[in-house]
Amino acid sequence: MKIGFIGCGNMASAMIGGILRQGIFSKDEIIVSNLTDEGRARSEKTLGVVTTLNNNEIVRSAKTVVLAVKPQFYEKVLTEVHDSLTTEHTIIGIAPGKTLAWLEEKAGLPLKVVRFMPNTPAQVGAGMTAVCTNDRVSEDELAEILKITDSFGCTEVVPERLMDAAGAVGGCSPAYVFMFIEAMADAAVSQGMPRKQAYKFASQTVLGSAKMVLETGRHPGDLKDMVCSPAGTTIEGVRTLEKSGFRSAVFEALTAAAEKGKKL
Ligand SMILES: NC(=O)c1ccc[n+]([C@@H]2O[C@H](COP(=O)([O-])OP(=O)(O)OC[C@H]3O[C@@H](n4cnc5c(N)ncnc54)[C@H](OP(=O)(O)O)[C@@H]3O)[C@@H](O)[C@H]2O)c1
Ligand code: PRO
Repeated sequence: MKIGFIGCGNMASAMIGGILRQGIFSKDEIIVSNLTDEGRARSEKTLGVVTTLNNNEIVRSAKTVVLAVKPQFYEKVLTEVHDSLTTEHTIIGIAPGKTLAWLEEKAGLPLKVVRFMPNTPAQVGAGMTAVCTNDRVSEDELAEILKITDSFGCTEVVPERLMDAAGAVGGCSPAYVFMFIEAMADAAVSQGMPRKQAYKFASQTVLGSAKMVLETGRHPGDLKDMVCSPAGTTIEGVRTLEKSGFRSAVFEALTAAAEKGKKL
């Protein structure tokens, strides 16, 4: 086994989807655990990787182990696998708030520790992942780790102090973008557009706008101004968004998410 995942829900499945698509590891080089028989059957059916209900089997089979359970279960899981861990292992935490130092302390031995903050667009190869590591991870080992995260999207190596910010703007934000798309589509439906077509307009518009920011390098405000014709339709929408506190609502949402991450 090349890599193991303790817990295989939404986020692990999304990452594994990207890893398999890019051929970084094959199905028989990936082992995952679930808590329940139902979860295990789902992992087997949807991913086709090796599965188990035994977390120690993951740690005994793979030297790189991703902790993909909810943050509340991290301590329990690390205690459970403690006797199987060695200094040869690299453990990768993907939960907000579980710091490199915390992970090493709970693992109970000096080992390589990495944090990822991925997001669910990894499932379609368009993820955005923040990565940081402890001092035991060499440059060469980091390069190998980045091959994994690059397989399901883009990666930025960040200092650990930015992981909560990355969690908000990367990890959590797909939820807010999906809410935005849903709201845009609802408005188009209320104007008479069929629902399916409305989702296509809304999502392709978000995708295209994001692509413009990434590919032109122009300031988002500048790109916004390009859309607003004098005395036109767009600027009326901008006026009502500002009146409704749109920017402030987004600012507050990401701040709340980052602050919550610090407490977990
Ligand atoms: N979802 C996101 O967008 C996202 C983004 C960035 C980071 N994260 C982080 O990723 C982690 C997982 O989140 P998620 O959204 O993927 O959660 P999820 O869908 O609820 O998946 C959790 C998985 O953990 C398994 N599990 C629970 N207890 C276990 C145990 N003791 N041993 C083995 N497996 C166990 C569950 O098994 P069953 O399938 O059998 O129930 C399930 O597969 C969290 O720490 C979260 O903060 C999530
Ligand atoms: N989803 C996880 C949460 O809601 C972590 C970032 C995105 O806590």
